[in-house]
Amino acid sequence: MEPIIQIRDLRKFFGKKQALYGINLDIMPGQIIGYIGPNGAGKSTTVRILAGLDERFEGTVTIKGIDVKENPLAVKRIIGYIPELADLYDVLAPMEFLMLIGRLHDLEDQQIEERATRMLDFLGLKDQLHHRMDTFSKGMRQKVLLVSGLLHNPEIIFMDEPLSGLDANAVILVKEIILRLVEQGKTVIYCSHNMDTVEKISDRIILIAEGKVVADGTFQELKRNEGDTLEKLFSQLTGQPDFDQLAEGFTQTFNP
Ligand SMILES: Nc1ncnc2c1ncn2[C@@H]1O[C@H](COP(=O)(O)OP(=O)(O)OP(=O)(O)O)[C@@H](O)[C@H]1O
Repeated sequence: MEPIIQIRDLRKFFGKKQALYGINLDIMPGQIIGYIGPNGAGKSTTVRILAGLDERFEGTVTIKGIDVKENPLAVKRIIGYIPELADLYDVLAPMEFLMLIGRLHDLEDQQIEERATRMLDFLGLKDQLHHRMDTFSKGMRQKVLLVSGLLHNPEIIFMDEPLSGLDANAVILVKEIILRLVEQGKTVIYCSHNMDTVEKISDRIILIAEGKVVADGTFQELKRNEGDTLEKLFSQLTGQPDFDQLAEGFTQTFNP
């Protein structure tokens, strides 16, 4: 089987600051990949590049054989991108916003309306379809973002913290949705800080730190001892700070 995503020697600079130091990855179709790493490791930077949103990088990235740098538009047609936070055009209602997104993907209005209504209904937003989103909570916005990334039924889905802001029930539902999308043959790469979720639902876990891949495999392959959790492994692999000492130092700020 051919990889659906190939990343070769991916380097990214923001001015003089280097964010990615030569990432090499082959992603096979139909997998769910948990892409994890400390704050500032380079997860969002990688995902934005994969989604065709940032062409200023070194190296080669191909999605289904399409070079992301040469043909970002073709890539955008087959991928869905769910960003962590986005400007949702607050003055619009979900249906208006999704109509805009759907048309960008050349979907027919009727299809957009049917899909959006159905998906938002299942996410519990049926009564808010036509309400302006500036009144929405964080979780409600996240649900609309999720629908906007999936509306055109993409084969490959990139999600940056898809569970952020969701309540406990919505987390269960969205995790279940992600698993089913993968069962349908889609490929999902998602960034998360929720180690529990990543451990449970990923076929493969890629851990990056300071712009480099430091671990890559199934959870079974990565764990060193029976009883290890991904949270523990994460701490071990990204430097084991003394949390006690850090917390003590932090709180001593108020009584020197
Ligand atoms: N637009 C930008 N301009 C300058 N530096 C940037 C920019 N975007 C990201 N960076 C830097 O690139 C590095 C990687 O950032 P990135 O957002 O990819 O990290 P991340 O792994 O997604 O972090 P987090 O878990 O906090 O979301 C960081 O050092 C960050 O400061």
